[in-house]
Amino acid sequence: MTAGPGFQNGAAATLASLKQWSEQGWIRRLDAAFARFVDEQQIGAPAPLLLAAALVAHMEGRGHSCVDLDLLLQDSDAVLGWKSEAADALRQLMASAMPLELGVWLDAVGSSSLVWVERVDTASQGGSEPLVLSGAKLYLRRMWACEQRVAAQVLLRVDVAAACRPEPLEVRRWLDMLFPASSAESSLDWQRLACGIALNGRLGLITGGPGTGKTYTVARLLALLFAVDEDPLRLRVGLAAPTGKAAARLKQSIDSALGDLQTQLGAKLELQQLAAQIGPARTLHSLLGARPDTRKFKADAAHPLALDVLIVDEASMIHLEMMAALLDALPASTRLILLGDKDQLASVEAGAVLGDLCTDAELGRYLPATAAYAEAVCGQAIADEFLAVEASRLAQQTVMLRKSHRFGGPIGQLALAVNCGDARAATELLRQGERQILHELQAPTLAALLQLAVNGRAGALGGYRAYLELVKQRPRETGGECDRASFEAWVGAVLCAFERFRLLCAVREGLFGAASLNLAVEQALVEQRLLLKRGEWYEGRPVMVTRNDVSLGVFNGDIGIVLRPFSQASQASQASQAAAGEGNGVRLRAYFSDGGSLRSVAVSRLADVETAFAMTVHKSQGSEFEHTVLVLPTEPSRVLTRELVYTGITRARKAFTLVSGWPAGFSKALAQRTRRASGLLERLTDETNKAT
Ligand SMILES: Nc1ncnc2c1ncn2[C@@H]1O[C@H](COP(=O)(O)OP(=O)(O)OP(=O)(O)O)[C@@H](O)[C@H]1O
Repeated sequence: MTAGPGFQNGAAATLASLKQWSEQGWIRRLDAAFARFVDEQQIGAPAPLLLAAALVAHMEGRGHSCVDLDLLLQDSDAVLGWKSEAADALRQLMASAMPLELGVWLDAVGSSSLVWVERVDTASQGGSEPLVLSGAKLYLRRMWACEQRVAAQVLLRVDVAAACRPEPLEVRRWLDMLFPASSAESSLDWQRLACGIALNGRLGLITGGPGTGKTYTVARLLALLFAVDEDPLRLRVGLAAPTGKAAARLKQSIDSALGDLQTQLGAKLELQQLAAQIGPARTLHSLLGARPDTRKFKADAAHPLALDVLIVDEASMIHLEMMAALLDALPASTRLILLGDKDQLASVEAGAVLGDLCTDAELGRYLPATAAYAEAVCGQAIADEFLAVEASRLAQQTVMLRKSHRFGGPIGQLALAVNCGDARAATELLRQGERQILHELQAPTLAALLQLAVNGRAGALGGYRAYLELVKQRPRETGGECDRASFEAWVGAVLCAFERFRLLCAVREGLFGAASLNLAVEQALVEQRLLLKRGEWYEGRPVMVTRNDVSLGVFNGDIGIVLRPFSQASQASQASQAAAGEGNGVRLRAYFSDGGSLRSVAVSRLADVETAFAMTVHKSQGSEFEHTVLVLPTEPSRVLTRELVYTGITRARKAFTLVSGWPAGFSKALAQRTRRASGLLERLTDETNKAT
């Protein structure tokens, strides 16, 4: 339908409302500006189109790939989760200026020259329309194109018929050697199955909670790939992860697991020589070749990565656009293995790709052909409850690991209860569990929280005092190379000590938000004389990079500590430095751990950083701390979800403390799920893609 007069009158009211909403902070200025852009581009743009345009931009900013207009009409509160004042304003606008029937709304949007309507009967992708309507889902074209590319690439890679599969008996022989404990058992070893399945296509998805052995399994998969390859010395293997820290952890775990395997296998496979070919683990940005000031990478379909196998850890953090870029840059023949915990929070940016790809992974849904193949290579049958007569091809390439080898204890039990949404069991564990491991700071005051931040708590390692005491123990410098070595060892020890303890916040704003807690902790540490703060930059300041800077070699999420560099005399020079007015960071550098080595950047060159005593749970993904303190806000928030709490808890290695600023916050969070709007799953499970 064309824009009716009613809609045109509503257009002015809609633009006025959007302006007001952006001033109130309910939507971003960018969202209102996008609606204005649509209005400028199309004379007489109808109100439903303008509102839909603003909302699709708004939802993209909140991590959604699209907005489902059908769901929005049915229950705008559930889709947007706005606070009541904003939700009422939206309802009022919709009642006065919008059609309340889906068909009429879709017509108003779909008939616009700025909207490309996707149809199943044509492969055409339209032209330069900024918006795409697919069924009732409205996308920004960039998001839609990424989703299309990811779906197409995934379907190409799960095409088992096209995969080059090694001889099953040979695979079985090696799996028996790599998993000797389970080789004689009849019940299924999921780790063993994951290795077998990964060989069955060019995409393998291995998901599982913390400590379920994703890295342990993938190290065995690597050994298996080397073992069955005709020319293993030429096998090009890459390791990557979304953040530098996760990449370093992956490399360390794989090296250590391959070392253990070499002992286990002896002369049967020269693993050490083969492992040396693997090279360092890289961030995805570095692997793809990020270029300053552009979303494009050096590696792409025209300049593909020269790899036969790529293993990517912490895949839950990969957003839609990055996944599209990664898949574009991988030759069709490359075997891609994605590892991650599907139940963790998705990336900050739009998309929940791993969550979508691993939907229902707990059900298995293996088809008879997959079960037969698995039995041939693993020698173990998949139980009936995990079989299906009809399922997606993707499910055939997905394995969920189920047994935690690290978290058998209280932290694992707490994570499990949280993942099931069982607030009663989780609260009981926190209140009656092993005190040294699990603890809840009840009715917390800011003072009690700061005391915890500075000194930790009885029985559990932690508090920032420990690393700051170490900062004070800087080795004396006399000028030789030995001194440099001890300086670097000290910097490494300071970085390690800082990584042992962390405050993780659910939100940025408010009393218990990361921004104000950072200031409060900093102040408390100054009062305790653990910090000497003169201006923005001071020795011991922990910083987190908030934006990739390729030229400096620092990436979003990297954590460093500000210190005086080597060969700047210690105590005495600090005083003279201050006297010379150099206290505000003129000669300080931020030190970052880069796998086994150190990297430093002059603080004057670091523009996009923030203090990191308290960080958001989102930013903590891919990291673990011996003692993690999860701080929930003092009032309800839509970001307080089960996935956020689960992610926070699973960052803890030895001890976990919950600080819930609002008494019902914990149980309310467990009742609230993160649901990201996306069409990826439908594209992957569409009738035409079903395997039988
Ligand atoms: N089948 C197994 N037998 C013995 N030990 C195992 C087994 N699987 C895993 N482990 C051990 O359990 C610990 C956790 O394994 P791993 O680090 O591979 O888990 P993960 O899923 O990668 O953990 P996360 O990603 O949460 O760090 C390691 O010490 C590993 O050696």
